[in-house]
Amino acid sequence: MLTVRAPATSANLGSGFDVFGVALSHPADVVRVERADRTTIEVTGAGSQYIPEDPEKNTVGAVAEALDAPARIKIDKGIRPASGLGSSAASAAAAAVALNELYDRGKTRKELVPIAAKGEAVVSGDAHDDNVAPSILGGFTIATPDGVTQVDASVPLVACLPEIVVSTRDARRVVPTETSVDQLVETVGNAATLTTGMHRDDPELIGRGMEDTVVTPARAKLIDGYSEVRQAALDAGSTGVTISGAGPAILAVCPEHDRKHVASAMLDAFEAEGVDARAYQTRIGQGATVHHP
Ligand SMILES: Nc1ncnc2c1ncn2[C@@H]1O[C@H](COP(=O)(O)OP(=O)(O)O)[C@@H](O)[C@H]1O
Ligand SMILES: N[C@@H](CCOP(=O)(O)O)C(=O)O
Repeated sequence: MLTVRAPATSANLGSGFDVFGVALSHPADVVRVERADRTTIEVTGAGSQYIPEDPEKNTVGAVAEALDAPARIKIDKGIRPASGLGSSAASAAAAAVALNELYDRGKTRKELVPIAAKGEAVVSGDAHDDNVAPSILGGFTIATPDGVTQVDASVPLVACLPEIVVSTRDARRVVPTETSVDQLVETVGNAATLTTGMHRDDPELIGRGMEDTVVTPARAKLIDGYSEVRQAALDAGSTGVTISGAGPAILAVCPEHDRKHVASAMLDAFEAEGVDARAYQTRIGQGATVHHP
């Protein structure tokens, strides 16, 4: 079977709602495919009991359909669903890369992004590209309706995932529908600062650019302990903290030497709020990788 590993991702990064995303070096989903007359899906691993195997309801089914590539698909979940770590997107990204290869469809990685995004539309109602783009391309990505811009980056991160479930669909319902010009100006400044930070692998600039007063405060209410965990990470040396994707995972950027300390401070803060959590000490990493038999 042809095997593809596609990484977890963190979308938005505060100031880049529905636009920015980064690939994480871990965790990841692993998808195995072989040709078949019709698509079947088998799911194992983290949270697999909550993931439908019906091709109409699983993100990989829409990808197989879009590539006209029926297959026997096995998904080994390394990323828990409804995590804010692009779980549903990682499967879709892996399937897009795998089926393109299996059926020799000849699509470029960039051309696979909107195809994988069709899988996201199945679960969240919107075909946003901000998770599938970094999962396929790696690094830091800027996804706009005109296409995707990718920058290689390598910056230490902590992704702290509490035992809370927030579905992307629900978290999209609380996004404000209006914003002020002051907030628009602030957001442009922060997004530009963050982008420059990615080019320089500079945790300080990235952390500053992650500030957001529009979407993040509305969504923070869905995550028990968000303010406490954020403050604990900042006190431990993080240069910026925000909600990862639609949550509930919380993303902290930091210098390498502070990462361990930041991770344990975030876990302690969740524990003090009575919330179990796990922390991934990770970094911005590469996109999906293909493993031939
Ligand atoms: N291959 C898949 N991997 C993970 N979740 C999937 C998959 N296919 C469908 N889903 C559904 O998608 C939802 C999780 O997606 P989403 O809310 O976007 O969370 P995440 O931020 O983790 O991607 C769950 O309802 C899950 O059952
Ligand atoms: N831009 C989307 C990203 C959702 O990411 P996920 O990892 O929570 O699926 C949003 O913020 O709604």
